This record gives sequence, C-alpha cells and structure tokens, in this order.
Amino acid sequence: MTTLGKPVTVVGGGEVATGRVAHLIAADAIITVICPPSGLSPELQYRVARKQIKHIPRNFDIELDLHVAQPSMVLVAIDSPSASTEIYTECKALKIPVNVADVPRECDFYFGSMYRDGPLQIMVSTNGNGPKMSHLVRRRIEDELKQEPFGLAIERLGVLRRRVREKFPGSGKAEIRKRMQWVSQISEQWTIAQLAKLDDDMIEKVVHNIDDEPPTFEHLTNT
Ligand SMILES: C[C@@]1(CC(=O)O)C2=NC(=C\c3[nH]c(c(CCC(=O)O)c3CC(=O)O)Cc3[nH]c(c(CC(=O)O)c3CCC(=O)O)/C=C3\N/C(=C\2)[C@@H](CCC(=O)O)[C@]3(C)CC(=O)O)/[C@H]1CCC(=O)O
Ligand SMILES: NC(=O)c1ccc[n+]([C@@H]2O[C@H](COP(=O)([O-])OP(=O)(O)OC[C@H]3O[C@@H](n4cnc5c(N)ncnc54)[C@H](O)[C@@H]3O)[C@@H](O)[C@H]2O)c1
Repeated sequence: MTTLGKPVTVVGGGEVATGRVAHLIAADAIITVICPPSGLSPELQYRVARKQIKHIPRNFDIELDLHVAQPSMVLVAIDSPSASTEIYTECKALKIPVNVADVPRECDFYFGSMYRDGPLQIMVSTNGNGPKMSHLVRRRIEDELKQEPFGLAIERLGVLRRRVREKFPGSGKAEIRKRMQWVSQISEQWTIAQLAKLDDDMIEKVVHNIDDEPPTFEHLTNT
C-alpha cells in the first residue's frame, strides 16, 4: 500500500515513533503524531516546528482520532499494552490497517529494515522470525550498494524513460515492445556510474533515434 499523500496517524512520540515518522516522511505521507507534550521526542519537536508533521498534544482518543479523523493507517508505538490493544481492536472494526510495534498478533503488516537511496527502496523482512537479523542483512546490502550512486542513476533513468515515452508515444504492441527493449538495454549495458552522469543534454542525444541501437556511454561522450 502506498502512503503517498495519505493521512497516517502515529500514536506515541518516543524512540520507536520517531523512527516510524522518518520512514513515513520518506514515503510522502501526511503525518499526525498523537502523544502528551512530555512524550514528544526532540526530533519530533523539530519536525513539528518545520511543519513536516502535525502534533496533537494528548493521549489517543478512539472517538476523535479514529471515528472522526478516519486515518488510512495507524502505527502504534506506546508503552501501554492495554491502550495498544484497544486501539488495535477499534482499527480492526473500522478496517483501518494497523501496526502495533513489537506485537505481531496486533499487526496487519510488519515493518522491515529499510534501505533507501533516492527512489531506490529495499525492505528486508524475516517475516517475524528475527528482526535483528533483518537489520544485519540490510547492513550487508547497504555496505554493497552504497559504493555506487544507485539513487542518482535510477533518478536519471526515470527522466530518460519519461522522455522516451514523450518522444515515442506509440501505444501499438510493437512500439511498446521496441521502447521497452531499448530502455532495458540501456539499463543493462550502462554502468551505474555512467547512468548517474546522464544529464538532460545527453538524454536529448540518447533519445534522438530510437530505431538505432541504444548508444553506449563512450559513444555518446566522444561525439
Ligand atoms: C526490522 C525492524 C523494523 C522497525 O521496527 O523499524 C523491526 N524490529 C526491529 C528491531 C528490533 N525489534 C526487537 C529487537 C530486539 C532483538 C530481537 O528480538 O531480535 C530488535 C533489534 C534491535 O533493537 O536492534 C524486538 C522485537 N520485535 C518484535 C518482537 C515481538 C516478537 O517477535 O514476537 C520483539 C521482541 C519483544 C520482546 O521480546 O518482548 C516484532 C517485530 N519487529 C519487527 C520489525 C517486525 C518483524 C520484522 C522482521 O521479521 O524482519 C515485527 C514482527 C512487528 C513490527 O514491529 O512491525 C527493526 C530493525 C530496524 C533496523 O535497525 O534496521
Ligand atoms: N519494533 C521495534 O523496533 C521496537 C523497539 C523497541 C521498542 N518497541 C516497542 O514500541 C513501544 C514504544 O517504545 P518506545 O521506546 O518508543 O517508548 P517510549 O517510552 O520512548 O515512548 C512511549 C510514548 O508513548 C506515549 N504514550 C503513552 N501512552 C499513550 C497514549 N495512550 N496515547 C498517546 N501516546 C501515549 C508517551 O507519551 C511516549 O511518547 C514499546 O512498547 C516497545 O515494546 C519496538
């Protein structure tokens, strides 16, 4: 489920809630954090001041915060198992997807260990078997991937793909196949570092003629 532009409520303002909010910001959700003023972490206070999130300074209220507000998702990270269960039960009744941190039986979905680099997003899950292991596997992936500019390369590839579709908008089967082959050949043949250097001028040269074989990076930079 995408959270892009959707209202998501985070219950609690401690360490776990702070981590949840960082993921939600990266996922472009509209975030409301509910907890007493004393429970709001310094990082969340900073985010409130920068208007990245809204804070409701009190304990969670089922009527106001679920029935009236109708969020599309609820993430619970509070230190009260009984209040968590109450929120979970009402979310189920209202069919609102909910995650109660560390309580698998009260989760419609689990969090995973996340790696992000620009538009690249990788989530590691052990399906509840060993969250620390998710963390360790993610670290290995991160150590490997951070050696190359994947995020930038993917961003540039996105610009190229959109430009190719603008220039060759055909919707026939053969045209779509040709366009797809052409883009995937570039994705495959160019290195990550080369893709990251694909600026707008180069993109115009690359999309010049889709009927030719896709140019190599060397060919493009030597002409
Ligand atoms: C991945 C990560 C994402 C995140 O939360 O952001 C995450 N837990 C993380 C850390 C972590 N959590 C715990 C430890 C202590 C060591 C250990 O137990 O291993 C550590 C390690 C640490 O702190 O370093 C304790 C713990 N967690 C759960 C239980 C209950 C149970 O297993 O029954 C207990 C025992 C409580 C107790 O004993 O009472 C349950 C869940 N935790 C999940 C996610 C979901 C499964 C995801 C999966 O399978 O991959 C799931 C099912 C539900 C959920 O919370 O969504 C994040 C690492 C992020 C990162 O660092 O990259
Ligand atoms: N999955 C994970 O990675 C992970 C790791 C550590 C802890 N946890 C679990 O997450 C929960 C929260 O952990 P934490 O370290 O962030 O706790 P914390 O003590 O730092 O924060 C608790 C927060 O809940 C708020 N709160 C309490 N009752 C509330 C209510 N009724 N309405 C609104 N806000 C309320 C407090 O004001 C505070 O902001 C714990 O129960 C713990 O079991 C999960």
